Amino acid sequence: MNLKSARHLVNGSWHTAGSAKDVTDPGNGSTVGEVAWGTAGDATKAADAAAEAFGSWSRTTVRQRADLLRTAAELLADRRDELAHTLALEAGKRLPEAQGEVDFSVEYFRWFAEEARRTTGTVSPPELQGRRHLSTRKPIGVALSLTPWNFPVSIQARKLAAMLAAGCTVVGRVSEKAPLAATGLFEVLHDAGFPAGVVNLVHGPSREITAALMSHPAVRAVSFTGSTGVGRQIMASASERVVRPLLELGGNAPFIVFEDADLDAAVEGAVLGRLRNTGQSCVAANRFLVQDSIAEEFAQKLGARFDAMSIGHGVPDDGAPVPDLGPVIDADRVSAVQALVDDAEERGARRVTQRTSVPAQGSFLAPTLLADVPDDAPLVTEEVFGPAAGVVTFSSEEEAIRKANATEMGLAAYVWSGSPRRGWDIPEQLEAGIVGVNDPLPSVAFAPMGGAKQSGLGREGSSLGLEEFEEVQYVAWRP
Ligand SMILES: NC(=O)c1ccc[n+]([C@@H]2O[C@H](COP(=O)([O-])OP(=O)(O)OC[C@H]3O[C@@H](n4cnc5c(N)ncnc54)[C@H](O)[C@@H]3O)[C@@H](O)[C@H]2O)c1
Ligand SMILES: O=CCCC(=O)O
Repeated sequence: MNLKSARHLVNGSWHTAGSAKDVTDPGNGSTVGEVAWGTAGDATKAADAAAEAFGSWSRTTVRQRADLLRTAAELLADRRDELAHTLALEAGKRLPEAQGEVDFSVEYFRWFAEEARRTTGTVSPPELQGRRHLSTRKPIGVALSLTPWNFPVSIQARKLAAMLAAGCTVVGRVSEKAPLAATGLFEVLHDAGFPAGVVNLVHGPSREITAALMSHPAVRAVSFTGSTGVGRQIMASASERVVRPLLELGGNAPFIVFEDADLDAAVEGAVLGRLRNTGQSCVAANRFLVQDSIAEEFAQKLGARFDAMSIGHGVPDDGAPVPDLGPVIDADRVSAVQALVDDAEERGARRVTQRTSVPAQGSFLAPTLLADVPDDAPLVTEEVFGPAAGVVTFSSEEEAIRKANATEMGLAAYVWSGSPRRGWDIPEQLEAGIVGVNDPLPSVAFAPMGGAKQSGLGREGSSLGLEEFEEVQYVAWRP
C-alpha cells in the first residue's frame, strides 16, 4: 500500500493530477505524507467514471456484491496494523484507538455484505381480481461520500459499504487533514476487485470539488458527515438538482447523571465519553448534567481522573507506553477549545482540574473540567470537540430533560442511573437520535446512527443505512 501519498482513484487507475499538499502529524508537526490537490475537472472525471460503471454494477447480483464486500472486509483486516499506524500519525490518534477504528470499519463491510442479500420488496394483496402490486428496491444512482478528519476511515467505511451493497457507484472525497489512511481504504476496495469506475476518490479544494460533483447529472445521493454549517450548504446545493441528502452533523450530547447511578461507573463512562479521540467525536459527551446532591463528588472524581491522565504522542517511540490522551487535530482546535474554557471562567465557572502543562511540541491541550458553569456558557451550548467540559446541575427529572433538550443539536445523549424505569422513560423524552444508558460508547455497525434536529437527516449502519441509497419502485401489474 502507498500510505504516504493520497492519490485520486478514477475509473480503476491511481493518479496524482494537480499539485500536492503536505499532511502533518498533529503530535509533533512533522510531515507524514502528501495529498494530491485536484480540480473540478478531476471531480467531473470521477463522476463520469461512476456514471459509466453504474449500468453494469447496479445489475450485479446481490451475491456478487456481498462476496466483494466480504473480500474487502478480509483485506482490510489483513492491512489493519499498517493502516492504523498511518491513521494514528496523520490524525493524532492513540495507536490502540486507530486500531479500533480500522476494526470498526471491518465490521461495516461485514455487516453490509450480509445486509446486501436482504434488499427484499413486498407484494400487496390486490383489491380487484387479476391485479398485482409489487414494490422493489433499486440502487439510487451515483452516490457521493464526503467525510471529515476525526474518524476518517470508519466514517468512509460506514458510507461506502452501504452504497456498494445497495448497488450504487461512488465518488468519495475525504478531509485533507487526514487523507492517507482513508485513501488506503479505497486501495483496499480497488484491490478487493470492485470493477473500474465503481469506487472513485478525488482530493482537492472542498468547495470546488463538491460543487462539481453535486452538479453532475448522474449524482443522485450525497452522504456528508461534518459540521452543521457545511451540512446546511450541502443540503442547499442538493436542493438544486433534488439530490437525496444524508447528513451526519454536529452534536452537543448531554451526559445526565442521576443520584441513583453507580457513581464510579459514571465517572469512568464520562472519561471515555468525553475523551475518546481526545474529545473529537460527534457523539462525545459534551456537557455533564449532574443531580445537585452528587454534583460536587462527581466533579471532584472526574477532575482527578482528568488530572491523572498521561498526555503525549499517540505512537510513542521505542516501546514506551501509549499515553492516555493524544493531541487534537491542529492549532486552530487548540485555540477554539481554549477560548470556550476561558469564556466560561470569565462567566464565573470554577476550574476543577489543576493541570495546565502539556508537551511543548504538537497541538496538545490539558483535559479540563469546570463546575458551576452557567446554562448559557458556550462551553455547554456549543460543540466543544476537544478535551474540555463543564458540569451543570439539576434537581429533578423534569429539569434534567428540559436542560438536555435545550439545544438545536440532537445526535447523542447519555443517561446514568440504577433505575430500570429511568433507563426506559428518560430516553423516550430525549430529543436525540442515539441514547447510551449506562453506556458511553453506543456505536455499532448493526444499529442506526444519526441525529435529530440540526444534527442531521437519515441514518447510517443497520438495515436503514442501506435504504438511504435505494429507490423504491412500485409496479402495478395486470398479468
Ligand atoms: N454526526 C456524525 O456522525 C459526525 C461524525 C463525525 C464528525 N461530525 C462533525 O464534524 C465536525 C468536525 O469535522 P470537520 O471539522 O472536518 O467538519 P467540516 O464540516 O469542516 O468538514 C467536513 C468535510 O467537509 C469539507 N468541507 C469543508 N468546508 C466545505 C464546504 N464549504 N463545502 C464542501 N465541503 C466542505 C472538509 O474538507 C471535510 O472533508 C464536527 O461538527 C462533528 O460533530 C459529525
Ligand atoms: O464522530 C463521529 C463518529 C463517532 C462514532 O462512530 O462513534
